[in-house]
Amino acid sequence: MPVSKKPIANRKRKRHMLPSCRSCSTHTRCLLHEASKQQIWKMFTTGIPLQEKDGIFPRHKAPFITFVLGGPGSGKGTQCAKIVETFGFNHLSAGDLLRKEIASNSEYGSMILDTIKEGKIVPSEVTVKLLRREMELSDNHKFLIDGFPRSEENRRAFEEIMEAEPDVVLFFDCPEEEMVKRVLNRNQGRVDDNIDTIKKRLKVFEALNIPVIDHYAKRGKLHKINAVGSEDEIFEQVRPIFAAYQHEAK
Ligand SMILES: Nc1ncnc2c1ncn2[C@@H]1O[C@H](COP(=O)(O)OP(=O)(O)O)[C@@H](O)[C@H]1O
Ligand SMILES: O=c1ccn([C@@H]2O[C@H](COP(=O)(O)OP(=O)(O)O)[C@@H](O)[C@H]2O)c(=O)[nH]1
Ligand SMILES: [Mg+2]
Repeated sequence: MPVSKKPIANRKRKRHMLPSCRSCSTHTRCLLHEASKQQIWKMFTTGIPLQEKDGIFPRHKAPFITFVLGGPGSGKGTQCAKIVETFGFNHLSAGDLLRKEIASNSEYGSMILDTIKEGKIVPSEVTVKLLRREMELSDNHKFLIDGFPRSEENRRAFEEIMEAEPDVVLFFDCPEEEMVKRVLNRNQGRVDDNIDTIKKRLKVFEALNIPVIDHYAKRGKLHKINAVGSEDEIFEQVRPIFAAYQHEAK
């Protein structure tokens, strides 16, 4: 059954129930409040539900985290939409969260824009903060984290700050020629969908993202998918991975 992000009204209600943030100047009732964070992640890692007295809405399930990796244009976003539809995950695209920061004129906006145009990687603390906020707001404990981590530094930052590791890592393996073709035809008006940026992004992918993929291969968490073929053909390789985990991820 499809699970989309929950209604805005529901988000606001939940945000309102959280304690005010003492360390953040941007939100009066910020989810990144240290005590809340520790409580949430203690519960996530121990599986022990929080009590009303803990100051945040009680949750009952440990997170099930999937990292979705692959070069630019390999089809990560496209396949994530299918996974959401079939298996009911909350899809968190790191790139989309960063683009939202640019659009909302946040303090990091211009730095993020410059970094994306150059095909480089935004500092880990910024991206992890955005992901953490979405995860804390989510009523759904099954997360598809799309396009992150993009470097070993990203990976370590996530694991340290969140005190969590992915359960599953997908790698969409696609030849460069095909990725370039797809990105140049993507037609979403993205500042990075041009030949100069894509060339830089492919170099960054090779140098920084492949080591992350190797790390998870060594840890037995990696599922390598041949990303050439029709969207449906590719999804038929993805489906059994989640079907096998369905009981665990429920
Ligand atoms: N299997 C496929 N075959 C051909 N084109 C595809 C396929 N999967 C996705 N695309 C197209 O390629 C482009 C990049 O896909 P996207 O899902 O945005 O990739 P990524 O998130 O990895 O950059 C999009 O225009 C998408 O419609
Ligand atoms: O964790 C992330 C995810 C994305 N980006 C930046 O955002 C761009 C676009 O990422 P996205 O995942 O949207 O691109 P895709 O691979 O889907 O084309 C990347 O090239 C990076 O500059 C980043 O710095 N860190
Ligand atoms: Mg994408």
